Amino acid sequence: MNQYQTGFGNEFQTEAVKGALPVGRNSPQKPAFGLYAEQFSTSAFTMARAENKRSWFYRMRPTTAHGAFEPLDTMLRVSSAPFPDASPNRYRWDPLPMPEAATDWLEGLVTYGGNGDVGTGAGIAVHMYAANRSMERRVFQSSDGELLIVPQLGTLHIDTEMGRMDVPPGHIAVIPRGLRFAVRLSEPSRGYVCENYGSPFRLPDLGPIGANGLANPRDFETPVAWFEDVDRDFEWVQKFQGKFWRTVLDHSPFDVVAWHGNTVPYRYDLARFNTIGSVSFDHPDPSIFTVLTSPSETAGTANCDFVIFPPRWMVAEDTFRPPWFHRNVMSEFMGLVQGVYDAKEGGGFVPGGASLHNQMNGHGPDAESTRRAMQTALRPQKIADTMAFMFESRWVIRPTPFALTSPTLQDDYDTCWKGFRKAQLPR
Ligand SMILES: O=C(O)Cc1cc(O)ccc1O
Ligand SMILES: [Fe+2]
Repeated sequence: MNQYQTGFGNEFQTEAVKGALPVGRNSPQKPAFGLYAEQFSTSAFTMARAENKRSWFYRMRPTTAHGAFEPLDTMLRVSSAPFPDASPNRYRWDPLPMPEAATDWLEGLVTYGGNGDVGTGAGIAVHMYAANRSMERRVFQSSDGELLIVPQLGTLHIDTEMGRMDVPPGHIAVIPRGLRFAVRLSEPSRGYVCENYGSPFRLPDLGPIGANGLANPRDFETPVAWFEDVDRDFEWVQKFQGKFWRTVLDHSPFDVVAWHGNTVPYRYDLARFNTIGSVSFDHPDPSIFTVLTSPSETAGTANCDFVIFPPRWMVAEDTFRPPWFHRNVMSEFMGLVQGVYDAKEGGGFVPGGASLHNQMNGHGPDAESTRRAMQTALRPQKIADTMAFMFESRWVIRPTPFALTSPTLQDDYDTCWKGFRKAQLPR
């Protein structure tokens, strides 16, 4: 059983061996037991205090103890922004099939689209994975972005330099930019990843909602320090400016015996989300369901919002209750962890599937959901057993060639909006 510390953005501290964590200073002349102190910064040193992020590791060997990286001649299907081709079309995909060959999490990861540029540190990439074996003596880091992982099938056991996390479907995990980790599986697993090149995810401000609600800070869980003292070869793969590199270490990189700081991996159980909605009329904007936000440099306009559509009561009177028809300056990539999404009751958006609705292009409830929503008696209704989510970004999400040629791409998505009866105006 892994152990966790709770809170969001805290100054955590943890030691796997008593006495390993220095008291009252970060970098003593000789840390205990011959450990090496190392700072891990995911914000500039000079970032405003409220957004300053760094942790201190006390490890058996410094990270520097390795040879040169070599370009990894790779079958990996992960690509990085800038992506060349934008499209105004609406797209929807069936789930990735489970691989037949042995495939670890990294080998099973494939990019669907993205925006911005890894070089300037703006935008996101959206990946999905389907995998069936653990990463064995192989670790990965993305120097290009923070990773928000949304499992859909199969619990991920994520070993990181800062500790270990179990992440079942219904939870999410966030791995800081540059942190090394390995994903172990206990069953075939599938899910979604948002690679965030921009500012780290944080909790949204709550404004008039007040001091509590949505994702509450104390429900976020960060692992305690954990290490392994293993002197065997480990392959270390990193993505750096969109390209893969590898080197081989003669020891486990998971050798951090103690650490403290506020840039950390964490997990969160989406069932803890305090969902707030209309108790009078009208369907609120989905920003009210924001779990985490990565702001861009334009206030109120996110590099990426992570938004969920969890189980909830619908009580609004005289209201078209599903998501309304809309055209949005922000671009929307959606996934489904479980159940049915209330804008797509006509079918076709299934758990493990995905959809993309880009800037200013019309989307919303399919014809079947519209018909039902207009006819139903508006009693209080529980939307149960469901968990859709959205990565919403200020920049157009450009689909990759993989996404546009994948057999999982549905060629009839537009038809879900066919057959609306024309309004009948008075003569
Ligand atoms: O397009 C979608 O399904 C996501 C969405 C949901 C909602 O309730 C309101 C707006 C919106 O973009
Ligand atoms: Fe939308």
